[in-house]
Amino acid sequence: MAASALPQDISDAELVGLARTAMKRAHCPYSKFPVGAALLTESGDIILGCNVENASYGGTICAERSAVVSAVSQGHTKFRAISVVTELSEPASPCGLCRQFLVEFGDFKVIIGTAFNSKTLITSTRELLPFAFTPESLDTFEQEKSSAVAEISATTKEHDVAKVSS
Ligand SMILES: O=c1ccn([C@H]2C[C@H](O)[C@@H](CO)O2)c(=O)[nH]1
Repeated sequence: MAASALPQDISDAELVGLARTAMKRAHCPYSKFPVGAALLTESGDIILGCNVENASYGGTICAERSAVVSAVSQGHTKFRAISVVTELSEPASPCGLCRQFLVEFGDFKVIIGTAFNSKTLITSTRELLPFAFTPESLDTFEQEKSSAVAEISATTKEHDVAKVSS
């Protein structure tokens, strides 16, 4: 996907600004590593997400996934862009689980920024996860399964015809 301007009257910088707002809401008493995300939906809504940690540690949810979960819960499943920020001085890429979670909803723009400077890394969900396992993989499986079944039943019929006529 081309890293073009957002097809909406919101700039990359504005979306980064909203991710910074979300970052301030992070619940991260264990890592003390706040992360914020701002997800722009196809309809132009903006859904914020932050990391929410848990005393069990494993129950932690990242900012990107918390934004997606919130968006889907509100009825949004088509996205134009997501912005993610941390307090690091360089843009920090989403973790592997978040990449998988994002690519589930197709190829859309990812703007990775920082809390304290204007550095950004512009990429896309597909670019972040090459060779991704996606919903299309399962669709392909269903198609292959039904064509295999069709082939087997055609072969079985031919076989039955041959038996009867011999
Ligand atoms: O892509 C990522 C990677 C990490 N975190 C959070 C999870 C945890 O709360 C903290 C440290 O890993 O950062 C995110 O929110 N997004």
